[in-house]
Amino acid sequence: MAPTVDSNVTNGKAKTRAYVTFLAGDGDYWKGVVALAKGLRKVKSVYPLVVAILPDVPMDHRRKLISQGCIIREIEPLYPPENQTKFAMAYYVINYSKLRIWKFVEYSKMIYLDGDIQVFDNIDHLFDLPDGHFYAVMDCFCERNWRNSPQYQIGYCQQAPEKVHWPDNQLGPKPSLYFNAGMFVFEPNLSTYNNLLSSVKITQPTLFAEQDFLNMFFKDVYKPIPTEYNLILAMLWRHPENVDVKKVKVVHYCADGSKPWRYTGKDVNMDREDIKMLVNMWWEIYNDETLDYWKSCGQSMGTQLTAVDEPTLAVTRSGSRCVSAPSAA
Ligand SMILES: O=c1ccn([C@@H]2O[C@H](COP(=O)(O)OP(=O)(O)O)[C@@H](O)[C@H]2O)c(=O)[nH]1
Ligand SMILES: OC[C@H]1O[C@H](O[C@@H]2[C@@H](O)[C@H](O)[C@@H](O)[C@H](O)[C@@H]2O)[C@H](O)[C@@H](O)[C@H]1O
Ligand SMILES: [Mn+2]
Repeated sequence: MAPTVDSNVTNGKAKTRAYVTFLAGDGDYWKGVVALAKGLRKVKSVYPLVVAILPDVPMDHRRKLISQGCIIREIEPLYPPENQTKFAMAYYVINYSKLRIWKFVEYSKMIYLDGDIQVFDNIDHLFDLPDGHFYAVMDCFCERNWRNSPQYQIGYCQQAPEKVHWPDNQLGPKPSLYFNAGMFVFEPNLSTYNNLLSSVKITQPTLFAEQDFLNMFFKDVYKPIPTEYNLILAMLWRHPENVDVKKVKVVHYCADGSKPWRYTGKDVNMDREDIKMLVNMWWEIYNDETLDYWKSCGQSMGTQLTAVDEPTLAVTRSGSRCVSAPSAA
């Protein structure tokens, strides 16, 4: 009888779980990833943060992430088919590369978080959601960057479907529930990965790039999870009735002008008191030296770790333990 294959074992090693984010380019998104690594540490997550990086991420940014205990995985860029699409934001084309994370099959389950997301409350329990589904928070269609979509043009939003009804006769069937692709719970899997890739190659790109694609691809297995797991900032002024700020666990700084590391307060809605508070909360974590991996590691082990050149420290963190490994390749 063929041995039973335990899908949770790879090469005899039990698969583990991890958070994963994505970093591209030589710009300042690395600050978001550093803050995310520190935020996960602050809420005492027991899982590591993997960073899928494109080859164009400079060495000094990689060093900063390694010294914050991140596990760096270089991925190849993935582009959609040649197209004339005008993405909502031109740089969205690089976000297709996010799909490479389905190849991280040494992990049984992962939670993807954009680099402009911060976790303010422990969400490790999401890893225990039943397998076989794609979990994410529903998006909102009311911001101006949706202006070229049929939903926006008739004023329809899934966050308030009773406000403007979807006109079945004119615009075809009502769209399925649509998630924001800045945060999702998924299971890496090679056959899913291969299906994603072959599907990307034949799918005409649309406004929200890989987010639209993922919504189409996972339509039948998508399960919405509450807004508190990915607060799209625009919800604060578009659908405040759907937001209980006291319950919010994850904040997604995706509204125009809200990226904390670039925040000036001059963009529309950015002078709101709640936005100022959330941006300050992000900076408090980013600047909190007690959350630096190296320092928190020394404290947690109760020993004064000998000072080594941080970039040579390739760390593998299982749980909150810090284990130094042979120097980084
Ligand atoms: O120059 C860039 C643009 C995007 N990203 C990554 O791609 C994600 C998605 O882009 P973004 O969050 O800006 O999209 P939004 O959620 O604001 O639409 C970011 O969070 C980063 O993780 C990056 O690393 N470098
Ligand atoms: O490449 C498409 C991107 O689309 C999404 O961002 C959008 C979307 O949420 C809109 O609904 C908001 O209005 C907008 O501000 C925000 O930027 C994801 O957050 C991001 O990870 C990525 O998939
Ligand atoms: Mn984002």
